[in-house]
Amino acid sequence: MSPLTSHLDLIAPWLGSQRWFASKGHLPELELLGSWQIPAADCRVLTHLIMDHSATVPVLYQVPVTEHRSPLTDGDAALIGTFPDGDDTVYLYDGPQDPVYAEALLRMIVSGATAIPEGADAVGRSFGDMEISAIDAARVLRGEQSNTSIIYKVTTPNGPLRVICKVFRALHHGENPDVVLQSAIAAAGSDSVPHSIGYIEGGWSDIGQPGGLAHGHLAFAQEFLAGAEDAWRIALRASEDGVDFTAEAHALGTTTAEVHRTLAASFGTKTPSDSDVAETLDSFSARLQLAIDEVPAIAELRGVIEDLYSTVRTLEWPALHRIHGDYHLGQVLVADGHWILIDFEGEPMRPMIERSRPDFAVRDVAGMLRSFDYVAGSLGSTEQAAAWTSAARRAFLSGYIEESGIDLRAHRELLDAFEMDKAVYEAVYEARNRPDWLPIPLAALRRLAARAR
Ligand SMILES: Nc1ncnc2c1ncn2[C@@H]1O[C@H](COP(=O)(O)OP(=O)(O)O)[C@@H](O)[C@H]1O
Ligand SMILES: O=P(O)(O)O[C@H]1O[C@H](CO)[C@@H](O[C@H]2O[C@H](CO)[C@@H](O)[C@H](O)[C@H]2O)[C@H](O)[C@H]1O
Repeated sequence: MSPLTSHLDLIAPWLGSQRWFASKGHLPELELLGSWQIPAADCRVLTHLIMDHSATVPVLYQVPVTEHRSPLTDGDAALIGTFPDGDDTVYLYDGPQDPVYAEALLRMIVSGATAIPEGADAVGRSFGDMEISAIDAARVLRGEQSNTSIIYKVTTPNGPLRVICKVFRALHHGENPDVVLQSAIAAAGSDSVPHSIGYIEGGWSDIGQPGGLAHGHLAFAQEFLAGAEDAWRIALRASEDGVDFTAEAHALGTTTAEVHRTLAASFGTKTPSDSDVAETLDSFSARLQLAIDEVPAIAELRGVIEDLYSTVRTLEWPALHRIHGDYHLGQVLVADGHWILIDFEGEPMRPMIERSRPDFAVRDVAGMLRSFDYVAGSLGSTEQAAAWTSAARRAFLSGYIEESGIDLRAHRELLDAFEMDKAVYEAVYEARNRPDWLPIPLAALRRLAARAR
């Protein structure tokens, strides 16, 4: 058995149990597209790009591994498996959980080093001239995540620094908006996203692409805001305790409008054509059909939802520009009393090509309005929680309108249509992931439908 066959044999059962594995319940059917290696003193550090064919649409995964000749101390949780190599036993570990990989990855980004290609290639890119004197600690971020993030304690000539590096698990051809948008916002001088440090980009073979080659972002390093709490937890606590949140929600509206303005200035705006509007409404209708197939309770609202979508077709639509794309309270952190936006990757269930286009800012506004509604929904929609949510939604909208100068209240039907579409998306998301929370988007759909009648 060649070592790489051994790797795939061991990775297949392990992959199926990872949080970020998309085709839960299916046995992975793996094909190795290529690998790249980072030189390291202690062991072999390989990153495999592996296609899983078990889903309807194949998914390409990034799987960094390390090979050791003896077991790692406290490494049991990171062990993918073992295989024989002559008289030796090779211990194969999940790279991000191995400090050797973690250190090699960050050093590759900061030094702009090129990996050794083995059927795929990769290069580090740094945004500035950061120097690392020592990497003092590295650990994987625990908790629910679509990717895998490593948190570092680093010493630089200017003092200690905390860094977070997100290793993208599902890969796509083309640039990743998480890297491109956040680094552009930071480069524009905004302090509403964490400081960007650098990234890894890579190339692999793909017969579907011109020249048979695909390329994209593989990892993204940013400043880690230690101790920063996310707005979802803060909002939930405030609502539970009956604490007024309107000043915070207003400030979040202001920050959102500022970030939108920066994105518009950095990437340009586009006057919507009839086909932009038609494409958006077609995607709303496609999501509605998918949702009705998966959540039949939505079928009774189909007529009123479709009527609303027809009504907005004839309205005047605002300009398009790049947006966050999956905006909710969990995507906002608070640091030094200031809202900081993260995770600009867009909705995981939307194709990457759609997530990388200019879009309507009202999509983000609607996303955040839905998130405030989730606060009440997750607290059982008591009278207190519902009142808290209404006040927070109004304040957020006011902050956004004041800062952007766009009177979204005058575009109420458009905002409602985007909120409806988001609630339709959420119904599918909840049916698949958290069925107990399905009533939250369903109640919102009924409320929005009642208003549209
Ligand atoms: N720069 C940062 N500073 C502090 N915490 C962060 C930072 N970036 C991400 N996080 C934390 O990591 C979690 C996961 O990050 P996120 O970008 O949402 O990853 P994913 O796209 O894999 O879901 C966030 O919910 C947040 O708690
Ligand atoms: O953060 P992700 O990019 O993984 O987004 C997905 O998961 C979110 C849940 O974690 C989901 O958000 C929904 O639930 C939130 C409360 O947990 C709520 O604040 C959001 O408004 C609601 O949409 C998101 O839709 C999904 O794409």
